[in-house]
Amino acid sequence: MTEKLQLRTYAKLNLMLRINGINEIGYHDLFMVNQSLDLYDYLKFEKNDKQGIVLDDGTSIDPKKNFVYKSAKYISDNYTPINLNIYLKKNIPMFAGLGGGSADAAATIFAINRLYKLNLSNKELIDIAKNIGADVPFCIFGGSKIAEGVGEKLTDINLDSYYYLLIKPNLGMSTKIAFKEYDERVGYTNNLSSIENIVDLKDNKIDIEFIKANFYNDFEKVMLESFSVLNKIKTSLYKCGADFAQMTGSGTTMFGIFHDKKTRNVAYYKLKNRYDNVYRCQSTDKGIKILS
Ligand SMILES: C[C@](O)(CO)[C@H](O)COP(=O)(O)OP(=O)(O)OC[C@H]1O[C@@H](n2ccc(N)nc2=O)[C@H](O)[C@@H]1O
Ligand SMILES: Nc1ncnc2c1ncn2[C@@H]1O[C@H](COP(=O)(O)OP(=O)(O)OP(=O)(O)O)[C@@H](O)[C@H]1O
Repeated sequence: MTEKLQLRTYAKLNLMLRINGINEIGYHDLFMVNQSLDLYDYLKFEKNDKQGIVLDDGTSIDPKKNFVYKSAKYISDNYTPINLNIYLKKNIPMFAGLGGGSADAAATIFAINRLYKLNLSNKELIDIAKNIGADVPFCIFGGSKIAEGVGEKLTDINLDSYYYLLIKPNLGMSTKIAFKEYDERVGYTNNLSSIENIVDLKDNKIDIEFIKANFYNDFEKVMLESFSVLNKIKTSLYKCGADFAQMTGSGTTMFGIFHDKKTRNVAYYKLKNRYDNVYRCQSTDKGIKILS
């Protein structure tokens, strides 16, 4: 029986994010096009001798509030007692719109399913995941997907692979506050013409021209108004040859898409000393990679 598992869990990027409205439990109904990127956190899981869930995460997060702990505790309370030592090494920046906490939760659910041979169906995995956070279902499966509802309705799409440059200024944004700001400052238009466009997504290959013509992030306008550095980053990405530049999630990371690696790398060397936290990465077709 496997007693140990080491994983990489990948960041999520929102290529498109539309806020449709608020549902009956106060959560926002969303339409997202998500892509996994090869920027990752590392997790190691090892069974212990009835010591419960022991987390070593090297972060400032209260251990009991860490999504890793919360996920393991949820399964321990609802399925089977969990006795695991868990080590987490974070690389994905926090409060960045890159779903780092969700990726860690996804890795934990995935690992426990394997280590404890729970044989959970995809639906059961999603049901557990959505209890922990809106991005956790996507992060379990990853790749290129439409995520709808709160984030639990997933549909595969055919999206080209690209090179990315991520720039995360030293300002974080809480998802909860970002939704509040959006509600107060923008509200809802339910733009039906864009919904029709998006329906095509499920059947067609999405290329950079489609992205340029159709994709946006509803949070972006609000954040660009609040933080002028985000505008500067966006302009810099375009000046350095990005085919498309936008904010991911509720911010504050801005991303540039490049069709070739060389242009992306030249942009990296130009911008890495101008801005804080500049990352090079590319699309990946899964959410989690087993190392051993
Ligand atoms: C904005 C996105 O990052 C886009 O990928 C996600 O939808 C947010 O996902 P997440 O970080 O996993 O969010 P959660 O931890 O579930 O929620 C944080 C807070 O954001 C608000 N929230 C989140 C998701 C959603 N669809 N509607 C919301 O109103 C809620 O106030 C919630 O308390
Ligand atoms: N393992 C974890 N990694 C990062 N944040 C965590 C983790 N566990 C709990 N959290 C909490 O989650 C919040 C930040 O999450 P995260 O870094 O995923 O934000 P984000 O990048 O803005 O994500 P999203 O795009 O999903 O909004 C903080 O309140 C933090 O305390």
